[in-house]
Amino acid sequence: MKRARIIYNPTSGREAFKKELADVLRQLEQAGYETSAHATTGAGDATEAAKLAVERKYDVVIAAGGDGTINEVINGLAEKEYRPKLGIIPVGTTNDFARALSIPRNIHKAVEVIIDGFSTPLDIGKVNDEYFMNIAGGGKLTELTYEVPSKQKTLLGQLAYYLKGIEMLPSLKPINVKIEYDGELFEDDIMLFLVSNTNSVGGFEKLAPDAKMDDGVFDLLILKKTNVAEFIRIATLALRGAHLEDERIVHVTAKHIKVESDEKMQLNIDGEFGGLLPGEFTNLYQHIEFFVPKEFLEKEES
Ligand SMILES: Nc1ncnc2c1ncn2[C@@H]1O[C@H](COP(=O)(O)OP(=O)(O)OP(=O)(O)O)[C@@H](O)[C@H]1O
Repeated sequence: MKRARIIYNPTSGREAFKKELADVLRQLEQAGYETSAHATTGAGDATEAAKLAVERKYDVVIAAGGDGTINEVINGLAEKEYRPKLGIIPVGTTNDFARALSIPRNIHKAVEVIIDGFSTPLDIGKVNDEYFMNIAGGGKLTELTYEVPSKQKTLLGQLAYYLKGIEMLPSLKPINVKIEYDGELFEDDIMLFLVSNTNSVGGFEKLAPDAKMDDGVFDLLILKKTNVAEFIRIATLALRGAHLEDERIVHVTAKHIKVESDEKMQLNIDGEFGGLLPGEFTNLYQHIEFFVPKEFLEKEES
């Protein structure tokens, strides 16, 4: 019999998972998984719970929560030699990663994906000592995601990000950076840079339209110095994925990226504050095996 460990955030989203826990345990038991569950107690606890699940040699770890919880669980698994397969039950406010994997929002359908057993190894990003699955970056505008209080995030959802973004536009300042990527060098004044592992982030569905999650490289997007009007124009283009041709955008793929600046710049890692520059990014090729719907595998192949 296989053993599964659920790590769930009881405060995530609308506390939807707690009510379904007993049914989820039954569903997994019936499918042949001996299952236990850990409710997280606060920031960082999902990482510790995931480390413990590795030590206890669980076959499968299931992260139930939003992107924050999944990120924490990945941080517990990624540095280990033995890494259990990871299932996802998306019950957060933002579920960018689950959406990128086509995992259904319905809790029991998401559990079915794990039971069906199709899985695929995906790349994980590492920046300094932290891991990420979606995106990391820096620049004034990327700071907005964690400046939105989480209460407001829950109430207003994505809208909060945009409102905060507009409010911050006047304070946008270019920063001079030096970016080394796979032996190449870029040095210029920029508004922001993004290191992406997936193609849809924070409402931008086509930020890096061709980004693949299992090719061992990041999509590096740099927005060079602009004025506010140009910034809005390019952001509008980005909403429909038409920004890559713009002369102010630099778009390359790279496995290893190093970003430095003489000025202070905060890093954002999967939507949370991630310390200050310098940042050294490494793509860990197909590092964690995720349960995904069969349709996701078929789509990736075509
Ligand atoms: N018991 C808890 N009480 C308060 N906060 C918690 C608890 N357990 C975990 N957390 C914190 O809540 C953060 C956010 O959780 P999570 O991502 O699951 O849900 P969310 O806030 O609903 O959605 P999202 O982060 O996708 O917007 C986690 O990164 C974690 O640090």
